[in-house]
Amino acid sequence: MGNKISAEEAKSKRLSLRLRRSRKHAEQEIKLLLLGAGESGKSTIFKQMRLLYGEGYSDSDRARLRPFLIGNVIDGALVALSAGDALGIELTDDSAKEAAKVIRGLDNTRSLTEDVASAITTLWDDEDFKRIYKERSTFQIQDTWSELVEKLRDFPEWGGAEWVPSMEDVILARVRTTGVVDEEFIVKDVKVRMLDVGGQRNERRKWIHCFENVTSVIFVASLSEYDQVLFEDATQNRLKESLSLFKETINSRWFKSSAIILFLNKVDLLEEKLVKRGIPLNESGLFPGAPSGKDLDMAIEWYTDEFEAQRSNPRKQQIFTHVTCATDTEQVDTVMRLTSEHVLRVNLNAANMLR
Ligand SMILES: Nc1nc2c(ncn2[C@@H]2O[C@H](COP(=O)(O)OP(=O)(O)OP(=O)(O)O)[C@@H](O)[C@H]2O)c(=O)[nH]1
Ligand SMILES: [Mg+2]
Repeated sequence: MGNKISAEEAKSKRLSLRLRRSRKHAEQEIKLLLLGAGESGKSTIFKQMRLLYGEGYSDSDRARLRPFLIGNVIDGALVALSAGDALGIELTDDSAKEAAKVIRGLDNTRSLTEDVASAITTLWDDEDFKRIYKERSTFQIQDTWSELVEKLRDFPEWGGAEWVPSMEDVILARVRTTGVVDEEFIVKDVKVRMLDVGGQRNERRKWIHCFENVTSVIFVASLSEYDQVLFEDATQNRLKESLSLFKETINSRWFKSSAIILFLNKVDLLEEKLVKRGIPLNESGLFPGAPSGKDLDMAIEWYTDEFEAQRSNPRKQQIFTHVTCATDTEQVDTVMRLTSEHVLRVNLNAANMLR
């Protein structure tokens, strides 16, 4: 390769230089904290921020995600196969049975060979496996698994030894956050310090270390998990957990003077689940007040009301809500520009009131 650098690397270098220059000129500074339950999409927003307003992802940054993405595709296949056993759905086709044997027989190194890649795509195309996948709300498989498996059809260009993940792969990868990740970005001349935390229950005790001087909390809630249970507790519905976590967060003394932003995320998956697959909002039986139809706008309105109802002092607290698809870079760009403008305005008003 010599001294040649890729287009993505050159772009990343240019961005980094621009970032350093603009940091010097940024006049205002805000601290944004991403909170929300596990898998709601916090890190996906954070990755988009790094891509849009930060140092981006160099070839080596993206290459580091290879084992995670490979783990993602293999784990999904294993989880679905076990779910098939639990659900009593048998694979009847001989090539699917053979593929299942290959996946189940993987050792700890779990390398993505030609055989493994082809076994996963064989399963993905199998009719019985599709029946298992249809029941995916009842087991823990990552939302972007099917998109990654579609890419695997291009093995070895995707997933092989020479492969470097693309920016799209970076966004689709699922890496559970542990601890706190902290970075600075420049959005329209505003220095934004953003903190991303892990959302699963055992991660939340670390949150308090980030609470000092927060200008704004961005609470990320998934719109598509109304019929799913938590990864860490199979007795708890994901939406119930998200609502009670939101309640605890916005009514906490730490955020009395912080702007509260709510991202109702994964709208693409809500559309797929509610509108295309016709799974009603009250599928779990826990939300009898939810609209029963397939109307997307009505569903979003209901979600907004449910979250707003968690405020203990609605007259004093405004929530700024956005419907988002965190995997869509352009949409996150628009939403984040609006969000930082809003946060600055709220901050300015609060400062004026103190005068
Ligand atoms: N289709 C779709 N997938 C999304 C969206 N937002 C996030 N995802 C995917 O959902 C998975 C989980 O997202 P993360 O950003 O890792 O979730 P998180 O909130 O950081 O999770 P923790 O770190 O465990 O708290 C990833 O595979 C993302 O690619 C979305 O709007 N649409
Ligand atoms: Mg995360």
